[in-house]
Amino acid sequence: MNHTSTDRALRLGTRASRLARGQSQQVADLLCELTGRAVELVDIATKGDATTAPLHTLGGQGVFTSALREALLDGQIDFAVHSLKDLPTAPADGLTLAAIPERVDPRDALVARDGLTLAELPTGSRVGTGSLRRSAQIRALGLGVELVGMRGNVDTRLSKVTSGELDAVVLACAGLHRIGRSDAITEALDPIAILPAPGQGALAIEARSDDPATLDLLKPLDHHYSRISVTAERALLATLEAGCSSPVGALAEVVEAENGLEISLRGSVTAIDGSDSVRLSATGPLTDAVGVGERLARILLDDGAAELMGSSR
Ligand SMILES: NCc1[nH]cc(CCC(=O)O)c1CC(=O)O
Repeated sequence: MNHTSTDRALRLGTRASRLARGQSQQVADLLCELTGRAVELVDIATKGDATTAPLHTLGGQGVFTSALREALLDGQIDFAVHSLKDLPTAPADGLTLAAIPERVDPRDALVARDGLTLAELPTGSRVGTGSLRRSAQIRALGLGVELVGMRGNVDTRLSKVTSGELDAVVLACAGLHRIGRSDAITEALDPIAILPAPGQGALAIEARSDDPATLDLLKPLDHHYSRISVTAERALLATLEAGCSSPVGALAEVVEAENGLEISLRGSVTAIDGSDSVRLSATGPLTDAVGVGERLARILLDDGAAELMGSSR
């Protein structure tokens, strides 16, 4: 290791929630192990944490990420760890996605009373989610359950099932995994029915473009196939001109094909009331993640995706 004792600790900016601090600490530990550099966590308050209003009503993208990005550009911190699905698709001036670590389970999770699965929930069950994408896709299954809006951190949402206020809540498997609560999952929802948010389960590590020393230190944390997959999903989202709170699902995987590995991308756009949806897929070479995402988005648009998104776009 080529560090010296005079190297100051790297400052990692994080939101202060249990999930954000937990995932930041995991990145800090990994980086410390790989490079020998000390890493210090710096809490940054974000607009998304300061309110419990429904996310899609907050207006604009980046409610969880813009304060971290400002702290980075100001030089208060050296790098930031975001949940990749919360990161707007537009590139940020002066910042670089230094690393996308290996993605964990991208699926949504049902946490229901009595160990129930989605199909086992009786008609009229109250299911909590703050996400238009999740509620739209569940409505489209026609199960007769009642979707109830909610916000708050992962612990708060889980407590609504324990207290009996709701029969079930839908959360990301990744968030539960990262706070050590995978045990609460009663069903990991199959992407055949419920496609996750683009980038779900992945982290984004961002640093200043003019800080090559930090970019170099972060590089070993990058996972090639995870980066390819989320690049395809985000290209789809960007081409649809949709944000992270619109009813767009996407999941890219690197799969074995006849002539070697390829990207397999699935995408969906669902009407908010679940009355209609378009779901399609596309494949392409690993070297063309952006092209695959853009192509699938255009086919979805040809099939009426823009009309389905309506004002939620
Ligand atoms: N929108 C909030 C958010 N942003 C990232 C995660 C955790 C999952 C992930 O890292 O993708 C969550 C919570 C959730 O969706 O349940």
